[in-house]
Amino acid sequence: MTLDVGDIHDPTSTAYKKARRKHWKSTRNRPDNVDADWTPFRAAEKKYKAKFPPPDLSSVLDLAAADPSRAEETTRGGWRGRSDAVECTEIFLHDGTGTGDRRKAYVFPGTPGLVLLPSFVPHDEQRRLVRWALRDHARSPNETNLDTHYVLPRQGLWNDYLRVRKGEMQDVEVIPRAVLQVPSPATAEATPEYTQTQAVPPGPRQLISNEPASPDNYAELARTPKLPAPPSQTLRPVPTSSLISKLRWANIGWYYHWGTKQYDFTRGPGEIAGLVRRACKRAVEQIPWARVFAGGEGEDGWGNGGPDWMHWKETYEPDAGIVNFYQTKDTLMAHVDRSEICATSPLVSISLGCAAVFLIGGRTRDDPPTPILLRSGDVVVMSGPACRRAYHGVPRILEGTLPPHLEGGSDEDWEYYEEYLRGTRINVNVRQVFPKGFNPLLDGEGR
Ligand SMILES: O=C(O)CCC(=O)C(=O)O
Ligand SMILES: [Fe+2]
Repeated sequence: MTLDVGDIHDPTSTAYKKARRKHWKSTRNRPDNVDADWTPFRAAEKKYKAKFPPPDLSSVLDLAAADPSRAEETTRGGWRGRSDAVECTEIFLHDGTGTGDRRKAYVFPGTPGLVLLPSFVPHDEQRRLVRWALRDHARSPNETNLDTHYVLPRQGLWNDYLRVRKGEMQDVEVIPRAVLQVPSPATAEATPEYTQTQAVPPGPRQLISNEPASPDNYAELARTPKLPAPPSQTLRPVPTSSLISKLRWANIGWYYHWGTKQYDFTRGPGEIAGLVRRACKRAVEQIPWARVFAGGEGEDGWGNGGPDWMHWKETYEPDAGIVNFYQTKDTLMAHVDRSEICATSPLVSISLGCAAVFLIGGRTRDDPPTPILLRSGDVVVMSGPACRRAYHGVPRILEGTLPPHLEGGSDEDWEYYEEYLRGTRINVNVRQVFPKGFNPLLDGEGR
């Protein structure tokens, strides 16, 4: 894996000139009014996605820019936002360490229920989470984007990749399912037919619209047939060492069915790793929820029992999610995560590796989004009815922004993790599908 980071901000650099050439080529025949019907969300995505000229981040909230202990991080790649770019309010987290250390978090008057916890995950825990994501989690029995199309090694693609890099194993080719005629794990369990859709080669997540889930339509959702996606017929065998860069996501907990954008509850709850569960619970326990909802986010949208944030300390229990692996060219389009039966419980999102521009708007793409620069160790919590139903996305991974604390050190094999991370952002995105006390087996009946 080689990476042409260069300095995209320096007009004399090769990286700058290459981006300019590509830009000229791709915009030569573009009509003048191409942006006429873009929604504000789309316009923001386009702005931050642009490779040339590199986007100006002066309207992007970058809280690391005000933190002297993160000074080195904010010089990486020449990408820096501003700590005063967006209106937000500082709040103090409950003391989690018993040392009297009161860490700061931020809430946003425009998006009630959104909480940003800069640098919440300590440096050593960031390393452990990266290792967990690649080595322990992105492998069977957990589903990844590659499983539909390839017969992956049982010991996990990353573990084979490490052995190849260390010269302990040949760089063998991973064979597409279609070549071997091997059904995907999901197919073997389900019906012999495939979904009546076109096979989609491994690539970005498909963002199709779906009906918001709720306790009222749970039974119907649970009954919807969820046929496995068909493997692509056109893929060729790929060496282990190149397939690793095609890893895009790995499922956590309840199995998510991308074809219907619904959870498939018939496949069991799946496990939540201890370190992920602990990190998420720590965030939810330390957030002073009365401060977050102090503006009084009305009674609307909370469901039958009204607002329940005052009980989250006891009732929050993560049970599903996804690990996203973004290469620097990847983006995640505007979307709403509305497949969870519980539409208000906190969604905890942990950023690792390279930094990104995260956009969060409102109920529709017509609401102009707030741009936030997320760096390794930052945690975003999306909670309550307004924020959990807000459009959000990731239009840009910022090249060359691996922070110094993820470089070097003597921990085993870290050089390979570091090399991969130079061009990657990992996002651990964890949700609670069921409200506490909702029994999927009993409560689905008779509704
Ligand atoms: O990568 C991120 O920060 C957000 C990911 C996300 O929105 C999702 O997985 O649904
Ligand atoms: Fe999302």
